[in-house]
Amino acid sequence: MAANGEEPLLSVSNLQTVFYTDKETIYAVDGIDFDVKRGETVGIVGESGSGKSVTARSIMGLIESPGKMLEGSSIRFDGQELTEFSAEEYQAIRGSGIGMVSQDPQQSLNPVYTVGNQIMEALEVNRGMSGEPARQEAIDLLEAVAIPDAARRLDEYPHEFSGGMRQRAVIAMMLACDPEFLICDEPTTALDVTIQAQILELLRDLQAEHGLSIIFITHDMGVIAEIADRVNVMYAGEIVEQAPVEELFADPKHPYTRGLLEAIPGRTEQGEQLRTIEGDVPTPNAPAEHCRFAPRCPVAFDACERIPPQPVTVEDGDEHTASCLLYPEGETEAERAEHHRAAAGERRRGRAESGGEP
Ligand SMILES: Nc1ncnc2c1ncn2[C@@H]1O[C@H](COP(=O)(O)OP(=O)(O)OP(=O)(O)O)[C@@H](O)[C@H]1O
Ligand code: NI
Repeated sequence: MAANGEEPLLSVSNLQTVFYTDKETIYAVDGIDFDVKRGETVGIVGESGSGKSVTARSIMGLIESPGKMLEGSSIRFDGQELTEFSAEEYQAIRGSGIGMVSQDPQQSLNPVYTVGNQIMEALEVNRGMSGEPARQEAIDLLEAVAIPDAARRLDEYPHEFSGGMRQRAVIAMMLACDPEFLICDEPTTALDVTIQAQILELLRDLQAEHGLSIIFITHDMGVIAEIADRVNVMYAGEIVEQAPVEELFADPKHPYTRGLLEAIPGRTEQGEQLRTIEGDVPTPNAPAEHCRFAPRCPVAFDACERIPPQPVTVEDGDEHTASCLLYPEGETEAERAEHHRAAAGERRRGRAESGGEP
């Protein structure tokens, strides 16, 4: 529940998305919970392979065999349970309610149609516009995303656009669908730092103007600092820390978050890939029986190898949580271990009741 008592626009709870491969089951997203309130930007940050894109694709209804969302997963959007949607209902909501901008704008733009045709097509499908009014609206949208000389560029093909301009065109196409909600999966990663900053500014402006809610996925803590109101830090399929952005930077609690922050050169520079915590993200191929970060954690102790950490509130209020056996603060190691063991047991029982694994 949002602090002001308003229902969040999106509520993800106990989302478990797995992939069945020949030799194992990959728990790509392993029981995550988070909300997005109306008009806010929630960041999801973590190294490669932590489950960020699978989270986005789960929300968008784009998980295909051998992938599956397990029973007990819930994605509530604007009062509707998306996990119960049919393919057609999902298609409709992808058209009008939820838009996605991915790292590769090629995926969203068709090379054989002009940019204008594609935007006008979206306007026709979603707003019933056609002819000259649709063309004028398409020009307005290209102008809204700061594409110069919009009327002329409307008749160009995607390959005639630079990378940054293509990404803007994709955002314009999303806006043609009038979404309430935008999922941006590393939309600026392939772009140079200046263009990246411009796209971030554009998203902020659009948000202010249209009241958009945004999930913004990135490896880059610098980008998170610029764009997010609240942040989910993901590691190996789990959210290990959640906090308002200022608090995350001022007082990170999880050793993984601390590692990510230490990896930012000068903390403000953008575009740097995080790769300085020694070791790699493990592929989760079984439900968590321990802390998945423990093998790389500088402060891990015995119990971390035996108990799967559960979210603990680490500041006043309930907005900042860390899933780590270092918390609750002020308790002995044995007390903390017991706290997490009990919470993990409760979570397992909850899952069993709702039909999820294990
Ligand atoms: N179709 C698939 N089949 C099998 N495993 C998959 C599939 N898609 C994703 N995975 C696995 O799920 C895990 C999470 O992948 P995901 O793409 O969500 O990571 P990510 O955090 O988005 O990483 P990146 O920053 O590299 O984009 C990885 O271990 C990945 O190998
Ligand atoms: Ni990804």
